[in-house]
Parts: sequence; C-alpha cells; structure tokens
Amino acid sequence: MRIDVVTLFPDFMRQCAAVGVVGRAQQRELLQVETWNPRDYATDNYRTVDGRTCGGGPGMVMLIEPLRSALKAVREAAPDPVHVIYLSPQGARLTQGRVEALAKLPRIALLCGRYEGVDERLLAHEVDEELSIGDYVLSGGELGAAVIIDAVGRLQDGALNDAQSAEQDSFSNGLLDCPHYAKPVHDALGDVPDVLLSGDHAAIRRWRLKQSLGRTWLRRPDLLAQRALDKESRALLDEFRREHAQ
Ligand SMILES: CN1CCN(c2ccccc2CNc2ccc(C(N)=O)cn2)CC1
Repeated sequence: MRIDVVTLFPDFMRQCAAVGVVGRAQQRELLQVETWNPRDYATDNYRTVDGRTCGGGPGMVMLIEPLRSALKAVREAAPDPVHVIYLSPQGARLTQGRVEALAKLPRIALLCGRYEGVDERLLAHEVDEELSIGDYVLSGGELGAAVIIDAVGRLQDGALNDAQSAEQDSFSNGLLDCPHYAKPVHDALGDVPDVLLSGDHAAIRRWRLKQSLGRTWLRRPDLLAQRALDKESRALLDEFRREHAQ
C-alpha cells in the first residue's frame, strides 16, 4: 500500500512512519509512505501557502494553488487511483471498521490542514473523504495522519509477526482488551491471576474473553450495545456481572 502525505511538516511525518511496526513494514516494502510539502509548489518568491481569511476574522487559510499542484504531483507519482482524505474536526469519526476498509486500498493520500484550515473550494474538488480522529482540536492534521498511517500500516499483510495479535487486538473483535501480565508471578504490586499460570489454554481463553467482556461492560457499554454476543459470551458476561455486583 502507498500512502502520500501532503504536509507543511514532512520531516515530522517521515519520522512517525519510520519507527516500530510501520517502519518495519516500509523496510519490507509492505507499505510506502511519501511526503509532499505544499511550500515546494508555491509559485511566489516567498513560497506562500496561506492567505488572509475572506470576510475577515482571525487566522489564515491554506491557499488552493500550492495544494492543488501538490495533489496533482501525488496523482502523477504512481498509476493507482488515489483516495484523498482530509483530517479535520469536521470529519466523520475514525473507527477500526473504517481503518480496516482503508487498509485494503492500493493508495490513499492524507491532506494535513494547518492555520484555520483549507480553502473550501479545494476540499470540494479534491477531497474524497473527511475524517476526524476524535472530538478535540489540534494545531494541524498531521497527528491524525500519523494515526491513520499507524492503524492502516500495521494491518498490511506481513506487518505483524504474529497474525493473531491483529485478531486479538481490542476493537478488532469489538471489545476492549483483557489485562496483560509478565513476570514476576508474585510482586509487591500483587500476583498474576492463577489461571494464566495453569497451562489450561481453554480456561485461559475463557478468562481473557470474560475480562474483555466485563471491561467493555464497565468502561464502554456503548460498544457492547453494538455487538451481538454468542451463548458463551453471554454466560461469561453474566458471571462477571454477578461477581462484580457482590
Ligand atoms: C484552531 N484550529 C486549528 C486548525 N484546525 C483545523 C481545521 C480544519 C482542518 C484541519 C485543522 C487542524 N486541526 C485539527 C485537525 C484534525 C483534528 C481531528 N480531531 O481529527 C483536530 N484538529 C481547526 C482548529
């Protein structure tokens, strides 16, 4: 998969994509992340990328031309069609379901707004989808772009050594993750639950599922409401709720 990022901070974006699982996915050529700086496509001597807000008001707006030229260069850089995403507080909330759909595309481009945002005419003609990573205000779209690069990059085939970890990820099965423990088995902070030391893998799987269900019920009942539970899960959640009520 190829991801092109249009941003005034290319070094920052390249660093975000160079570390960890995503960096390794790039080394394995499972993922390619390229950056494009609108300033390189500004035609005036001052490399201007922003303009005064029409109608008055504080702040500046990103100009059409440098962005349009940068996106043209993005499209021409490779044959596959590009799905252009704009990160903004006005976008649809990003979910794991949307991430999984995006991860299947051959190419996406991430347009990162700064200042007060981008000229609406550019958005209307060049952007396919507007996404928000959450209901809060950031100084630019780059952190949203970094989130998408990571969430989509780690899902590329071969990016994760243990395919299961992608499956067992919280949100992949619509539930919050269960607790995790490492040695020492006994610590001043407490002990590792016995079941995890039992070697009984069926019991361990049930315990983890019960913990995921219980935590989701306690912390994110909205997620539980979205999910049909099978017989086993309903029984485990009832058990958890009985224990929790006592
Ligand atoms: C003070 N203004 C700065 C510019 N900003 C703005 C406006 C439009 C587009 C991009 C931005 C960049 N900011 C973002 C971007 C994304 C998110 C998100 N939730 O995904 C939050 N913030 C609006 C606020």
